[in-house]
Amino acid sequence: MAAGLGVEVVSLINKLQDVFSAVGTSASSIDLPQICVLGSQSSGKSSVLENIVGRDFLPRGTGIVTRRPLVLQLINRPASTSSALTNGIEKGEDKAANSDEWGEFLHLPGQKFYDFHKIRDEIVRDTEIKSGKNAGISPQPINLRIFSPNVLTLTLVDLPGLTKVPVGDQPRDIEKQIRDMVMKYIAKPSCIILAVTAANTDLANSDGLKMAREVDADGMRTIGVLTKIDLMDKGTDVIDILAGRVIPLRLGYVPVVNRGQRDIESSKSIAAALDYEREFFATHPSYAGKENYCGTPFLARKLNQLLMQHIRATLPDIKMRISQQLHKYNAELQSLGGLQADGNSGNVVLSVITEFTTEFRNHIDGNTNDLSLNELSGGARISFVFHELYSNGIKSIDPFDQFKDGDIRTTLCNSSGLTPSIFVGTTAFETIVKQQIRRLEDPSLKCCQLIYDELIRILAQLLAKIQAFKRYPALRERLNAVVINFFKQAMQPTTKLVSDIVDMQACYINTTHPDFLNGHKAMAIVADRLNPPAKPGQPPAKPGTPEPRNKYNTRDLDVEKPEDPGFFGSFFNKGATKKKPSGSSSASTMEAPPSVIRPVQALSEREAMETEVIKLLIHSYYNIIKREMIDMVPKAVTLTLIQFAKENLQKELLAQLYKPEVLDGLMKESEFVVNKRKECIRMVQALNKAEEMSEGKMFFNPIFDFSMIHQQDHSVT
Ligand SMILES: Nc1nc2c(ncn2[C@@H]2O[C@H](COP(=O)(O)OP(=O)(O)OP(=O)(O)O)[C@@H](O)[C@H]2O)c(=O)[nH]1
Repeated sequence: MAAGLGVEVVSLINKLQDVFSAVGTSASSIDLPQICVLGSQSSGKSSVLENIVGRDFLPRGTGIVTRRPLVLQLINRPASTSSALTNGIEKGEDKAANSDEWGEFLHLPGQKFYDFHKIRDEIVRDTEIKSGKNAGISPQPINLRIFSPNVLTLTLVDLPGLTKVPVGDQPRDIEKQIRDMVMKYIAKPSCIILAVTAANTDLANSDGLKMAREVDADGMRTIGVLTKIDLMDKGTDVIDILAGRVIPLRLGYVPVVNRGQRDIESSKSIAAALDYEREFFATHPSYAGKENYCGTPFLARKLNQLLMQHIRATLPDIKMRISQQLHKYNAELQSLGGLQADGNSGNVVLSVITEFTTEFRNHIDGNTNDLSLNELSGGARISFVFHELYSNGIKSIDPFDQFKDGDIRTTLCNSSGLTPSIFVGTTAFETIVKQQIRRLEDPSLKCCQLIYDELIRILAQLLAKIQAFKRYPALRERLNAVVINFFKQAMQPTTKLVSDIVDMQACYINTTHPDFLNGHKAMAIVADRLNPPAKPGQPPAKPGTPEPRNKYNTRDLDVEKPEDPGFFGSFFNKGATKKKPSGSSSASTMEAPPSVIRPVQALSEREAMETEVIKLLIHSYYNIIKREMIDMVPKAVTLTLIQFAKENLQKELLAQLYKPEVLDGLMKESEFVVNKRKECIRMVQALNKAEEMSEGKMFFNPIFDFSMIHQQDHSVT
């Protein structure tokens, strides 16, 4: 079996792995195929790995030794002719420096470790840095590459051993912590699971196999490794397990014999251990004749082939994901302004101002291309404020909701002053109408405020939408402040204008307005209402003629009827009239008027009519004013606020932002953006490299010959 079979494919994956490790965890959405070693503590995982590598290099000790995932890339590299025969393993000298075999850590680029004991020391050292001196664990992997003519090209991940009981100052939940970490690796479909179980323990209780089954129920990617075959009781063997009669695994089991504790203590070399292993299987009554399918070398070859097969199957998918990621990061990089950190700051500010003001106008005019289907935006919202909120707000004001008919009578009376009125008072009408017009100011000013809020809302949308603001937070802040201030400034003439419109309406009551109901018509309508014409036995009231002012109109002005309460008497309850001071019987005794004179309850017929006429006139006039306000206020707000902003915002922004002394300050990129760009650039470079590599390799490699795995797989069973 050629050691280099599939080397190219596996080494491609190794290179990709390096590329992605170098850029950090964000590339983790691309899972590369690898073999993970899984098993209980002391089941022999490290021993198996060391045997595969052929070197002692893993930390040893009691308790939990493997505390971080170790990503171990084995790279087969032909020996240079001069040193090929002085191979360390051949000589049984693990300590000997050998120019053909060395290790490299990803975290120590360029540093070659020829002494494998130093590799072990570095693993211990870096583990202590990353996961502390005590027995804590860390999910951050150590990446180690081993170049050697004596290894098969493979990628293995050594994971912390599964444990049940915390020891020393290990956290209480150590079992769960380890489980979770291991799970992360083996759950990926791209992972081949090497489930290690000591043969002198019950297979049914194997923690490794149990966990493997959780993520790979069909056993499609789990290989069983049975260690400590040499420690089994005489007369027992693992033939039943190998034959798949205990817990069947599709990819089968491989039995191995590693060095025992005593061998390690006596510094038995791995080469010697491998010799012993070969001998063991060749001479064991149960395995003799099948020794080619037992032991570490067979396991290594099998793993290599499996990994290769696996990689071939997943490579198209990996390629696809690489190009997807590349696309994503390229787009993100573009949004951050591309590779270059800084352009001409003046140009950037100019183009941001132009973009902002153009977008602002577009939002108001509805020319934006991100029009929402399910809510109003920009100009449409402003229109809603004008034509729904404001219009309805104005329409809903009822001029008579605040005072009763009796109040109108009081006003009528008050407005006549000294001379009791003869006809329905113009003054009273004007007084009431003016009062009511004042009431329109509040909703009109509220309307200005609502439009202001809408403009601020558009501002916020644009700040979030325009990419450059993410990059230049200072520019964003400054522009935000300038625009808000601009709107605030524009609010002053706006509210002034709107208040003026209300003042205009209130200062002159135009009773000649063509839509205004004239007094005669109003009286006629009221007369009709009060004296419906069609009543039999009664002469119909003449249309157009006011109802006779009974008590007043009909009476002779000179004749004072004693019972007649007089003008005031008809309106007010003088109250005190009934309470005559005791001892006073003379009618001529004048009483002082009460401090408060209030109207009596019921309205006389004439009062009722006058009130009705006034109300009718007020209604008519007020409706005209409301219509005018609904029409005028939006025009005013548009003129001084909206249109004004559309026309002058750009000028203001240029004046405030486009000046040499502030430009550089505005162009300070956020740290987030700087880091994000760095990450994007790294990712794009890595992915480009990965894409290049995978393109090349895919093309050159012939289809894998599956028959080789098959031949070996079933020969033991
Ligand atoms: N006799 C014999 N002893 C073995 C075999 N495999 C492992 N051992 C011994 O079992 C003990 C544990 O082996 P390790 O390889 O350290 O086990 P591990 O699973 O890596 O242990 P952790 O990293 O602590 O989880 C050591 O003393 C080994 O010498 C074997 O096949 N035969």
